[in-house]
Amino acid sequence: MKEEDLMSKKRLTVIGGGQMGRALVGGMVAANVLSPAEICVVEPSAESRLWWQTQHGDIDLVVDSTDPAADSQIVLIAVKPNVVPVVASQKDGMWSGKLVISIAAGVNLSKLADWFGHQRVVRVMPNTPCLVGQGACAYCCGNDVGDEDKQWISAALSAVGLAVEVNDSQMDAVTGLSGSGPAYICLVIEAMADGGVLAGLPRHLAMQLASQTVLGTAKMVQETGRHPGELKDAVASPGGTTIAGLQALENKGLRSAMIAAVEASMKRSQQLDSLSSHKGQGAG
Ligand SMILES: NC(=O)C1=CN([C@@H]2O[C@H](COP(=O)(O)OP(=O)(O)OC[C@H]3O[C@@H](n4cnc5c(N)ncnc54)[C@H](OP(=O)(O)O)[C@@H]3O)[C@@H](O)[C@H]2O)C=CC1
Ligand SMILES: O=C(O)[C@@H]1CCC=N1
Repeated sequence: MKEEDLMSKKRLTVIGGGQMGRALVGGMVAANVLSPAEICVVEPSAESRLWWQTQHGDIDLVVDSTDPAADSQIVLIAVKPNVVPVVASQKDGMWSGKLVISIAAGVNLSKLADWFGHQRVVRVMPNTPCLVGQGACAYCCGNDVGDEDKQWISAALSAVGLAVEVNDSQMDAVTGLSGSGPAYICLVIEAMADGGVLAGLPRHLAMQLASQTVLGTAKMVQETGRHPGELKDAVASPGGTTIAGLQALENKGLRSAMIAAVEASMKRSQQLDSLSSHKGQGAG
């Protein structure tokens, strides 16, 4: 089946219209994965509903997932991990025959199958750059996810960035790296800009230069396929400015700080997993 035919068959309900729900829906609408008329968002927060009305007035918006308007073949669960079992237990028989996709950190496939009552479940770890079509998403599928479901997932996620299929056992590590990663990189951009301001640049110019440097470097790593160490060496002239900056970063432990960040986030994801072992309990 052609990709556009695959997409046109679907209607998607997004349960939880917070940060990640917004990034995924925004990215999917911009990429024409689905038209606004094919999306329903369930959002109990009045403040958040106001945001949706202002930003996406043509998307169906309801307060409760048991509302008939929220009845779609594909459901994306985008609530906090501890709310997933609460949503799952809202109405008997509600999930039968539906493809259930969860983006909750630390909620594995076996819990999803247990809570939603079947194995047609997908666990996705997206990240916020999906909003601008530059996400990094990893996903794994339950036993009853068919080929057509897989094609839909892969096409929908690919439309908002990189989409890779992984094992469920790799998802906590993915969460530590790419799920949480945009926050680390925002910190880097902000800190580089602070350095520019300290050195005398106006704030807006420092921010422009810092963010473009991160964007351009990432693109260069991807497009040349060259090792980042080699690309780093190409910037550092003997006795020059860059090696002085690199020495400062090594002295302050940037590498080990970044490795520790990914590890700490992964461990937190594992913790959320064990906290949510019992239906109705869990972490926020
Ligand atoms: N933010 C990120 O970068 C990423 C987040 N995730 C995962 O995405 C999920 C959502 O995270 P995030 O978007 O940051 O969280 P948010 O708190 O921003 O969004 C969750 C939304 O769900 C709403 N909500 C609460 N209860 C229900 C319910 N019963 N039915 C429908 N909606 C409900 C909340 O409303 P209210 O505020 O009123 O409670 C809130 O608006 C989490 O499980 C997280 O692990 C995964 C990858 C990246
Ligand atoms: O911080 C969190 O728990 C979520 C999951 C990955 C990114 N944000």
